[in-house]
Amino acid sequence: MEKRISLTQYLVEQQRKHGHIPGQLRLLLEVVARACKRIAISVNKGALGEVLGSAGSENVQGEVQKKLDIIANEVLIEANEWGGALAAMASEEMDSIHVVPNRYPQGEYLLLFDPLDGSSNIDVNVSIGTIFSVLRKLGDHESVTERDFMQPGTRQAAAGYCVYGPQTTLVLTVGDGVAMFTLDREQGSWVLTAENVRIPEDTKEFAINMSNKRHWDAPVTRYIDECLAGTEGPRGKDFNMRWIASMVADVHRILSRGGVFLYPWDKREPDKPGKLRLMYEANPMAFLVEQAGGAATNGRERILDLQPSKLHERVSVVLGSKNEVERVTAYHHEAR
Ligand SMILES: O=P(O)(O)OC[C@H]1O[C@](O)(COP(=O)(O)O)[C@@H](O)[C@@H]1O
Ligand SMILES: [Mg+2]
Ligand SMILES: [Mg+2]
Repeated sequence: MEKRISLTQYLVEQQRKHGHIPGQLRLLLEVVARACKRIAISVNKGALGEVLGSAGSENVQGEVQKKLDIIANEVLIEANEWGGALAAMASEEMDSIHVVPNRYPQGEYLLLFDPLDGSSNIDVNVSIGTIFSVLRKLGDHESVTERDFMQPGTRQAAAGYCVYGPQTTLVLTVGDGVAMFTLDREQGSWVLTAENVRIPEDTKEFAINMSNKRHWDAPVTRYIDECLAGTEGPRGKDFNMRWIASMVADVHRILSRGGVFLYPWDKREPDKPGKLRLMYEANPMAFLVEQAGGAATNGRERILDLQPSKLHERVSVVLGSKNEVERVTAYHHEAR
């Protein structure tokens, strides 16, 4: 039988090779992975547990919270606050940051997460996930504030997601490529199942919510119309379309077989730069996608270079196969 490599073995080995995973970061990633295992157990309970349906509350962004949004958020906070690796956390489901209480040891990292991505898919048994991003607390001041989180995505020490689908898969980068771990449900352990993940530079598959077509900006319409024109159009090839409506699952497909994902700005809410969140969704996914040889922009600029100005900041997202992302970005520049 082939030797199975666990998450811990992988992290220790990577530290030996590249030196990017000091002890505190390894501990933090292991704790996040353990929390994802607990969230997976709740997800798998479905109608047998008190996990489906609405919680009857709204988050700071005015979105209705599902029971699992709240459960996943609590699991992540509880698992991480006493571990000693963190100074503070921020979540899509919390109004402001959660500073590690001073009864626990303080660490040097900041953790950001979308505890449950794809909330609209929970009740219909379609893949959902958890997305996370890790920053370093800069400076040696003691009290952490929201300002400490205002770092561009290039500063991420690690990022990843866990997809709760037919398989439970944890996908991780610490800046040395992308690795995937599959949860062995019988053993309760994460097993390395893919290393040095690469996204093909070209693709014939796009992901966008087509129902918003009439609200798009001209460069997005141009790009999608050209894809839809297929072999008779300027691209000279037929495209396929997928839209799962869980960013985690759509990005997982792109990391697995290529493709391009777009959630662009649109005219429904013209004052918002986009629907997706920069700190909890776009930055970690952009880091993973770039580490796998893909690209990620907001249509004009590289996502990882964007300087955030607030915790719950929104952004347009175009990510995936490099040549397609470059094409969409070029169309935006040409339209200027
Ligand atoms: O219904 P839409 O607008 O297509 O939304 C799908 C998008 O919304 C999201 O579900 C937002 O995530 P949350 O469930 O964390 O709010 C993304 O995962 C996904 O890409
Ligand atoms: Mg989300
Ligand atoms: Mg969410």
